[in-house]
Order: sequence, then structure tokens, then C-alpha cells
Amino acid sequence: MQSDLSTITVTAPHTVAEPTATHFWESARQLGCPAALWRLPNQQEKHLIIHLTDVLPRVSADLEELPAGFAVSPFDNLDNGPDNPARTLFLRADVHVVFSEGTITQLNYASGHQAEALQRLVSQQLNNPPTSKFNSIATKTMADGDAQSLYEQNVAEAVAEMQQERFRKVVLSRTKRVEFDETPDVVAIFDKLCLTYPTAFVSAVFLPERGQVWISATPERLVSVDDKGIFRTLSLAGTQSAFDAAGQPKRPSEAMWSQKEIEEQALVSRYIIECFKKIRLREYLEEGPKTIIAGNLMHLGTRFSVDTQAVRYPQLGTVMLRLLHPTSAVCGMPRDAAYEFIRTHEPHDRELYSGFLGPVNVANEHGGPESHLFVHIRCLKLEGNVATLYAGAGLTEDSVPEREWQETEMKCQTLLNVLTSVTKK
Ligand SMILES: C=C(O[C@@H]1C=C(C(=O)O)C=C[C@H]1O)C(=O)O
Repeated sequence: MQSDLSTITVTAPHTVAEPTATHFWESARQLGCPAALWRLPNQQEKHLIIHLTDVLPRVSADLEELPAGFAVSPFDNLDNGPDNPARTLFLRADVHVVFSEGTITQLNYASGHQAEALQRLVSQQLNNPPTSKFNSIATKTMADGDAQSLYEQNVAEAVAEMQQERFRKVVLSRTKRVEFDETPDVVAIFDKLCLTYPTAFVSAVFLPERGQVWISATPERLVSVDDKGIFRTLSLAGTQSAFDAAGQPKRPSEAMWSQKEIEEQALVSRYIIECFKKIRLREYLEEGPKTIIAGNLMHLGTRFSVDTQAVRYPQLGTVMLRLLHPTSAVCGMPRDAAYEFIRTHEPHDRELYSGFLGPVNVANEHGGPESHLFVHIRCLKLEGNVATLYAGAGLTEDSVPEREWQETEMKCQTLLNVLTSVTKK
């Protein structure tokens, strides 16, 4: 199954019968090879990479060491440094295709048997175009059972523990299951998410060893290092609808934030600043907090950036990634006490929800390598015809259980809006 990794770059000629992302995605699926499809915030290009062996390597998320590829980390990956068991899944860019407005602008194939097999499958797919089943399938939300009462009970318990000062913030999550009548078309869902949420990081990741596809449209940047060495991260928290009572979109300046939300977000910023302090880095720019629109929702966000060349700290991205994950936007503060509360109270395994994911050392349009890792929220896990959506809410001692549940419902709606709008017809 091993392929030779020497990569050739081919600029595909523009022909009528050019393969689409669906052709590549379906071919990877048939071969049983992991694949990742993504679109960065505010960009047109869509990228797809295929890893040409079925089982993925587990790596430590070291941005300086890793080749071009796509990293996916579970939530349960504390201290993801070299001394701990490597838990980050890594899809090597054995095949890398870039699409701009539906046309292939870049195509890299590794050489080897698997690459040839993939190329053959893509050609076959071209002759038998897959039909999108997206518009004809229906969804139904599966019964929540006692989910709401259990969630609210756990919120009340967390509030009691915070009043006793065991911790200051914890992010409690829940799941929601949706069943499709037929296996849905992942690429069609991805495309629809890209259109609906232009400022989000949109991705779909096929992991054959787990029998899963993960789909997300996340607003939360965890660590980016661009080709000029600019490091960026974001502190995000506080949630409200982006629409007013009449269903009209609100302007960011119309958002009213409560003391609870302002404090909750300040805790995330504090967490990031503590990480900078640990490495004695003072030269960071801080912008915000500002209201940020994330699809159907609004959050409070503070952007942090560092010029790693000016501060002579080229490995800052890797160091901060280790320190930041899991931030108090998805875990809590202090981190270990919040983590323990999550582990002992959430009835589900978070798996890849609230981990991080994104391209590592992938060339941008000018050829410079960039890494962009995002917090894996506003996501779902697809297993056959069943999608499991994940959503969490940041709790403080002022939390009201019912309101926190409603907040998770709104967060599920980000993906549900797209699933139902495209499946209605
Ligand atoms: C945990 C989630 O979102 C995070 C929690 C937020 C909050 O508690 O208000 C807001 C944005 C995210 O940082 C999620 O969407 O599941």
C-alpha cells in the first residue's frame, strides 16, 4: 500500500470532462483512503487531499516537522507534545487538488500503485458521473429522550461546584442525532456550507478506519502561521442569535452582551495571555473584544497576532498549539479541573468534537507553506445514514440551566439549517 512520495505537479488542462471534488471524494471512498476537503475563511479555493493508505499515522502536532497534510486531533489530547502518546491523526498530501470556482487549478499526485489506482477510479467516475442525491433525501431528528433534563441537571451541578470555587468555567456539551433516509452526499453538504458560511472554516474529513465522515463549519481559529510568519489565534465565547425577534439579521453593533458573557470571554483571553506569559512573549497584538458573526450566531472575539520573524520565534505556532489546546472556549478554567468535570459528567465521548483540525504546511496561492488549525466545533459525525451533531456551552457560576440548553440548540442549528434547507425540496 505504500506509495513513493516524490510528488509531481501537473497543471491540469482545462477540458470539458474535468473531474470534480465529488469524483475524487468518491474514488478515495471506494479505495478506502482517508480524505480531507476544506475551504479557509473568506477564500474561494477548495482543497482536497487524499492519504493513500487506509490507516493514518498518529503524530505529535509539530508544525516544523510535519510534511504537507491535514491534521485532526481528538479533544482528548492534552499536552500534545513529543513526550506524550501521539494522538493527532495526520493525512499526508499524497494527492492534493485545488479547485477554484469548480475548476482544477492545481493537481499533485504522488507516484505508486495506489496513486495509479486512484487515477483510474477518477477516470471511471468521470465516465459514470455520480448523481447528487442531496435534494431528494429527508432528515428526521431522533428523539433526545432524557438528554435535556440530564444536561440541565449537569449544568446545575457545575454551577454548584463553581460556587464552591472548584473551578471558574466549564464547557459542557451534548449531542443531537439526525437520521437521513439515504446516505447523504458529503460534497454537496460541504459546498452548501461553503456558500452559507463564507467566513467559517468549512471541512469534511473521511476516516475509513473509524467508519466516519466529520463535517464542520467552525468560526474558531486555534493556531495559524502564514507564509510571512504571522501567528494568529482567537479567543471566542459568549453566544447570541444573529437575528432579532422579527427574524431580521442584527448588525454586530446591535449586540448586547451581559456581564456573564463578557466575563466568560475574558476568561478565554486570559487563558491565551497566560500561555504567552509561560513562554515570556510580550510582543503580541490584541484586538477586541468585538462582536463576531458566525452564521446564525454572534460571539465575542479577541484576535491575537505575533510576527514570529520579528520576535525570532519560528516555532511559536507549535509551542502555542501545545499550550492552548484545549482552550477554555471548549474545556474550562482551570483546565484540569474542568476537564475532569467533563470526563465524569458528559454521557458521550467527544471523539473529534472540540479537538482541532486543519491544513499543515500546505502551499498557498503564492507557493508559501501555511498552517491553519481550527477548533473543531459546529461539527457533525456521519456514520452511515446517521449524523451526530455536537454542541457545547460555556458555563460560569451565573449560568441558568435552561438557557444553556437553548444555546446548544442554537449551535446545532448552524449545521441543521443547511441539512434541512438542502434536503427539503
Ligand atoms: C463549545 C462551542 O462553542 C464555543 C463556546 C461558546 C460559548 O460558550 O458561548 C462560544 C463559541 C465557542 O468558543 C460549540 O459550538 O460547541
